[in-house]
Amino acid sequence: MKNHVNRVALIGTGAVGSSYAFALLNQGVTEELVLIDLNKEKSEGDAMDLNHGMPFAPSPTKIWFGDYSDCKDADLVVICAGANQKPGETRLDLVEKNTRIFKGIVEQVMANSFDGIFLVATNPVDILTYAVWKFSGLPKERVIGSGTILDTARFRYLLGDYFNVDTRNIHAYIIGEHGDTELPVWSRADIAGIPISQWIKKNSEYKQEDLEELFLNVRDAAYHIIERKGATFYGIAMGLVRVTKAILQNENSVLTVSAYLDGEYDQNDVYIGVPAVVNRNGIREVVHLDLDETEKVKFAHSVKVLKKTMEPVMKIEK
Ligand SMILES: NC(=O)C1=CN([C@@H]2O[C@H](COP(=O)(O)OP(=O)(O)OC[C@H]3O[C@@H](n4cnc5c(N)ncnc54)[C@H](O)[C@@H]3O)[C@@H](O)[C@H]2O)C=CC1
Ligand SMILES: CC(=O)C(=O)O
Repeated sequence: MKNHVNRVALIGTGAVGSSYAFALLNQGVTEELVLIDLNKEKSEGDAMDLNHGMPFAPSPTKIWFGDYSDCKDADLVVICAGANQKPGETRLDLVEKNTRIFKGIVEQVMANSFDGIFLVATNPVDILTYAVWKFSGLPKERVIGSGTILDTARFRYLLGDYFNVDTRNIHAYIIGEHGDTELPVWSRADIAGIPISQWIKKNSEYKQEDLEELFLNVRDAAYHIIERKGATFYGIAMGLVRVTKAILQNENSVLTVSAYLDGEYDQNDVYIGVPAVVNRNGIREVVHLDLDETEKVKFAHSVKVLKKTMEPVMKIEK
């Protein structure tokens, strides 16, 4: 019997997309990677450049510059195409422009009988994930957004730095919109099974105010980086590879992705960042954290802001 060959189709090979392609090759996650972009010369150049690193990769990846017909046999279509934020712009400011771009992209993918999983990174990611779900007609489980995977990584990194503990031993989540209304789930945050509230109590050098400031640095990280270098791309690229691995290697990993809520967290008809079990079929299930009352209110507010901003998406659909 012929072995299945995993194929990832990447649409949008700008700063985020090309960093993702580079990280994918370095981690040897897929056998095939096809690069698609409006700027054909750029993605052709990227394919050439990445192929020249092949002798140093952990395993071979066939990489080429292609077109939408290559999506037919793809297991995963990753979308990083569209406008990014300029200094001072919010993610939500990009909604109309990127929704229009996405309509064209998703129609072309689906016209080539794509029957795999979509992974979306373009901002505003929660709303565009919803748009992909609507435009594609695929089951909700097979449309995933990067959600708060990057925010959760920033949170774990900064907590690890503050408590001087390996970030991989920090279990803490940022949920909600990937944007200004996101929230930290302090009530469920722990280090090696010990709640963060207890770490604070046992050592007077740790202070609650520091943690509050730490969260603001997570929430505003994109603004701080964009002011300095114009865009963010390495962190999200590695986060997208993490989700790709969970899918292609059927890992059943819990990751804070943008998932469709159908009653979970008392919300429905919205894509938003929550922990979810991710495997070869996409989102197996949403992990329903037992939030405290303040967290519930903040999460409901985040949903409300997303739904309000989603109105233009509904118009484009018609
Ligand atoms: N979800 C997350 O955590 C993060 C999301 N982002 C988002 O990722 C998106 C991409 O950002 P960058 O790579 O910095 O932008 P970029 O401008 O470097 O790249 C965008 C690419 O999209 C391509 N493109 C535009 N329209 C297209 C179309 N119709 N078909 C195919 N390709 C098309 C462009 O040619 C360009 O190569 C932005 O929306 C940004 O806000 C960025 C960082 C983190
Ligand atoms: C740009 C963006 O969404 C981020 O770095 O979080």
